Amino acid sequence: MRITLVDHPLVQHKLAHLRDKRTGAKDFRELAEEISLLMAYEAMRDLELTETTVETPVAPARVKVLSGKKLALVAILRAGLVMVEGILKLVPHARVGHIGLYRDPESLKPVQYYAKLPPDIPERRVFLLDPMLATGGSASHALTLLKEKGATGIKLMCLIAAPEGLERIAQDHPDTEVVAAAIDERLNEHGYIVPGLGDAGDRIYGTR
Ligand SMILES: O=P(O)(O)OC[C@H]1O[C@H](OP(=O)(O)OP(=O)(O)O)[C@H](O)[C@@H]1O
Ligand SMILES: O=c1cc[nH]c(=O)[nH]1
Ligand SMILES: [Mg+2]
Repeated sequence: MRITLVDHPLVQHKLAHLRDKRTGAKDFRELAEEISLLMAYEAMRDLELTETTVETPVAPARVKVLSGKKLALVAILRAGLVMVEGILKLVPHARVGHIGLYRDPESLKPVQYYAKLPPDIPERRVFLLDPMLATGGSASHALTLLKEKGATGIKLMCLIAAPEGLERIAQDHPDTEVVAAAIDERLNEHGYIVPGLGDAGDRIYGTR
């Protein structure tokens, strides 16, 4: 498993505000979108290019344009939705899939309640989006589902990863590349990332 840590100063600065418990839902959403967009810029660094020619007002110019596989963004509901919004600003033609999961508060195991994916997912480069990688159970479940549907070469993008979650993905899906803005210390007894940012879904939607 490869890990890319996006340590750009702008990302780290915005992440500091995102973690702050005084940040309200509106600012939280905006910051999470911005961080996701900036992270995607890094995560998409290896997109394929092909050369072509355009006419500038002055002369023909050899230019490079995106080629290769088209993109799919797959959000793990609910919190992954905010990352889709940010990244679509960068790649507005990407198709979007949704996997509905919630984590059972007792067992911490993911419970699936929805899945809708682009039918041509095997032909697309897939970015799986969830702000929090805690035990890794949700992301591992989503990766298994995506692979069953034929997806390959999946990048998992999360804002904050716990060592426990990274270990789980390395074991269950060693072929995955994880892109994160921070790797935190540990999980607490309730499965929350320490220091983390709290419950991402609740902070995005003001449900607590
Ligand atoms: O790595 P894990 O231990 O599986 O935990 C991470 C999951 O927990 C959160 O979702 P939650 O269950 O709170 O659902 P929500 O996004 O609807 O709030 C988060 O958005 C991840 O999906
Ligand atoms: O810290 C955590 C762990 C799981 N889900 C969250 O939203 N936050
Ligand atoms: Mg939640």
